[in-house]
Amino acid sequence: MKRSEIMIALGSDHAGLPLKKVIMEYLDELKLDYKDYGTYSNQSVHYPEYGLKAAQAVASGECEKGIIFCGTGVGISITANKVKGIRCVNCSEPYSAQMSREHNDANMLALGSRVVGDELAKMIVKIWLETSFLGDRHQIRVDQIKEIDETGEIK
Ligand SMILES: O=C(CO)[C@H](O)[C@H](O)COP(=O)(O)O
Repeated sequence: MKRSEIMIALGSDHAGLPLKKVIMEYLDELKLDYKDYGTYSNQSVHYPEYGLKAAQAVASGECEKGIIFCGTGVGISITANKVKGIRCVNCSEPYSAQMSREHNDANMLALGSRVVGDELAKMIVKIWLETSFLGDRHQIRVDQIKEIDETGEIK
């Protein structure tokens, strides 16, 4: 049964899996719903496949936000940002997490399980989920990003 207002897409490769499990437990504590698009085992896999699945779930509107994991957060965030409509931040501290929501309206968060510890990751997730987009001048800039998504340029 759906418990929360938003559905969060999760995805990881094998390296991101341990931190994804920690964040799944944390989302349970926060009573927030999520869908896990894999991977589900420790077997070595290729992060683009899982970053793409989670990003497509967000871009299609099936999920409102996404949190994805690999060793550094780098490869999986690069992948997610290839999907039209995705603004994914790879984040290892709370300030950028907050700003990515307030200024950039980031709809996906990437975390590196070989970079951030469990408690720091939870702090980043909480502030990222709780912070709203400020709009105003930032809306103009996000609209420019969307225009690049649509046309490849800014008029
Ligand atoms: O961080 C990553 C991509 O940016 C991957 O998780 C990392 O490259 C996987 O490495 P390995 O196959 O050696 O476990």
